[in-house]
Amino acid sequence: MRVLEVNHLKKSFGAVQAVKDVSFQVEQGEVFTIIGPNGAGKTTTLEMIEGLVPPDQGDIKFGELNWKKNGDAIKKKIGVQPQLSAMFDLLTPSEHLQLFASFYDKNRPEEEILKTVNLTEHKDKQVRNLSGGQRQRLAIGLAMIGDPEIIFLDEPTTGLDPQARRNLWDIILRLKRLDKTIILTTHYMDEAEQLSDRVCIIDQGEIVTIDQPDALIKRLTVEREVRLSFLEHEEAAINSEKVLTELSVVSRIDRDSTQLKIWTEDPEYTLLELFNYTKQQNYQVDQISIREMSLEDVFIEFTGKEWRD
Ligand SMILES: Nc1ncnc2c1ncn2[C@@H]1O[C@H](COP(=O)(O)OP(=O)(O)OP(=O)(O)O)[C@@H](O)[C@H]1O
Repeated sequence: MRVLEVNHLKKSFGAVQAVKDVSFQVEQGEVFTIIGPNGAGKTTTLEMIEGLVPPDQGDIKFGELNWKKNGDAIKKKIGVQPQLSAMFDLLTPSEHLQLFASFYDKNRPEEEILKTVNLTEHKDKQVRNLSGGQRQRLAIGLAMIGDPEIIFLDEPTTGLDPQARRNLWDIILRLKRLDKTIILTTHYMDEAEQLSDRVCIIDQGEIVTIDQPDALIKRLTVEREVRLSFLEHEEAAINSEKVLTELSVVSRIDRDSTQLKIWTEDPEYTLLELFNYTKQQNYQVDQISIREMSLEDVFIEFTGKEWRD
């Protein structure tokens, strides 16, 4: 079931066209991730959908509901992770949850949320004494308290250490299991790859592509990179390189001393041919790996830009 439809959204701030023409649809239960470099227009897109920033053009529909006619009904359907500055240093997680719960007609139980975001042990600590990761988890808890159908998380893991990021990933997957729809922005490619049902790459206010992470990666993986090294001196690598050059599936080989990097359309056939040869010659292959393509490769391919966190 389609829960959100965004059509031809546009937004400028003075001369800056933050969002040029953005359209997409999100289905119930999806983790839909918007990725893009700094200033790509992710936050502006999210804030228009959340009703915080009015679009210059375009429309936003939550099923049959739109912001002009059904603002109150939409507010009950969505949960927005508050900026950390919207929290009160002297209140505890438990008190925050009770305060935010009072804004909604229906709530999820406080204990369940504390458990989901791993804050049960810290529920009575003042927020000023919580770590960055604990505060981020509380922000997600606050986005859940009104039992929304759709949860918006704007860069929830930025600035967290790897362990805290992974804890947040678990929480996002737990929300998905509750059949919540999650719309996420992130700077982290691995995060988008791990969590998303679909990824929307946005650059300079425009959508570059939208697809499942695997499908995006598959679109690129006509070729794979096989790496191997030999135990012997360079001769084994030099002679193997000559043999591999003859194979039509191999497009390029880089050699560095006893190491080879081979770009091939058919890694299995390439390795079989190579092993026939190395066995004949009694060369000892030391290490082999086949490099998997990542969403980062996809990003570079589509935008022509290097990815940077
Ligand atoms: N209130 C504003 N006034 C002026 N310019 C703005 C405003 N909000 C955003 N912009 C500009 O619009 C563009 C898009 O910004 P936005 O914050 O949506 O990007 P983003 O993809 O979320 O970036 P980041 O990853 O750095 O948060 C940027 O050039 C930004 O400077």
